[in-house]
Amino acid sequence: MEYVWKFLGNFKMEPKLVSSLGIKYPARRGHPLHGGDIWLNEKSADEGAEGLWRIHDGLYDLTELISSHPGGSEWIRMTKGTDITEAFELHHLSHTPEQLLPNFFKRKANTQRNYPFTFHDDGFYKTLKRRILPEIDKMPRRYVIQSEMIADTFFAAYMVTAYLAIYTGSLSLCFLSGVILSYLGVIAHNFVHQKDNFRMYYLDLTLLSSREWRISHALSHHMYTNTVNDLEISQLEPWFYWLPFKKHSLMKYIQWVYAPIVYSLIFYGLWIKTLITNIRVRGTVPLLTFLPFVIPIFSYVTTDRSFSQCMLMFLFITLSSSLHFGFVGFNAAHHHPDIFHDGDTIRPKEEMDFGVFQLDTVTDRKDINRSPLLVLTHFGDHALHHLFPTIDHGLLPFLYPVFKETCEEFGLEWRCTSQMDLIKGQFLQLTRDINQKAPKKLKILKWN
Ligand code: HEM
Repeated sequence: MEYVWKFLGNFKMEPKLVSSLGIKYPARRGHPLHGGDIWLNEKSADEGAEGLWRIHDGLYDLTELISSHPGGSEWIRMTKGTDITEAFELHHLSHTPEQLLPNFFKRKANTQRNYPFTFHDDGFYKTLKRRILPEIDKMPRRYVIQSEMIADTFFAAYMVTAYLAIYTGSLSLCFLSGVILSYLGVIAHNFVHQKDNFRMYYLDLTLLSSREWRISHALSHHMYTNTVNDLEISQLEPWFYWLPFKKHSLMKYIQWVYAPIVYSLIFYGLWIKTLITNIRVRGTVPLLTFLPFVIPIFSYVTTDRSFSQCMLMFLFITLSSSLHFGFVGFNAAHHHPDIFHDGDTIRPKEEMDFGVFQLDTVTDRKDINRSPLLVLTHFGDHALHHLFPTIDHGLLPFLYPVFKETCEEFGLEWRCTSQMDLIKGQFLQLTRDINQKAPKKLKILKWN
């Protein structure tokens, strides 16, 4: 095992990318096993939290909060030793967490933050957050229940179709079941962001891990979108290079050719990687790792199919699921030549409001945003979701009036295109060099 680890560690497969935002290049970013836990360890080395929790320029000891945190203990436990400024600001809408914070204060940090993002009270993000709080309180809970019912229906549909697919040996049923499983994974993502709840574990049925997603998706991708510190970009290298740099033309276009093959294998690759890092870094393998195999094992016990037949059919289901999930996920919101990617020309320091940065890194799709089912199954209403990840997707459409009004006031563009344009844009982004064009200037800079 030691040998394999060292052998894999010798591969440095990434070009030397430089963050135009000034974010430190994660030392082990190109390591083939670079994932959630290694990423968190790197953050503790780079962010001056001195073994505590850093929020802005203060260091806090949250040890006592671990067991009583209303959002769940895991969020606090796993972020020990890191800068949680963005996570803290994004995950809470009420003022209670801010009011509690001084109780945990230890001392001031000795270093500058590794991230240029600001959260000024009269900046775009905090202004919008203040304005949406009363809106949330007014919204009927039935829209949250609607999301929960959609999730449970997809769960039941997956269980039934997967069992029938294995029982009948039908490849078309396997494909159908795989697509339902992929949608179940996307739906579960809504719940992964919220306080601990059982629906977040629907994601584990896909071979992806809800714990790993809380790191790679909620804490990395949502906070540092399209930067060198976005695990959803770095984990797909060297297969896909969305970050811009001077690429050889063969490298540019070959990514288009093998894309479907890589999509199909993502679930397996990430499952194996998480298993190895669990053994290696955390020294424990959670039982949830094996949750997906409930289906083939149950089918083996209750039908006359052999174990290898059950596993083979399960392989078809997960292969088609991974292909579909890759296609939906990568074409959802973040990759298009018009979207900011680390390396491109950045905004001036005074425009580095976190919410402004989020809008620079996302584009919505009008054909997806029009239905609650499409939103929940295709990462819809994505700009609002990035700004307020704990708000249920069922409630996001109600925030548009106040969101659009605030964007207009700040001179900010909310981009919304079609699904087809984003698919084309995603493939073009893989071939793109650095963009020197400065982003459109903001209208008001209240926070200066
Ligand atoms: C890594 C940092 C943190 C993350 C990712 C996080 C995440 C969350 C999540 C997901 C929720 C549930 C939100 C919802 O369902 O609406 C929550 C609630 C809450 N968290 Fe945290 N949290 C973090 C740090 C903290 C800290 C440092 C405090 C206190 C000083 C705190 C206090 C609270 C409180 C009081 C709630 C209840 C809801 C509210 O009043 O807003 N959290 N948190």
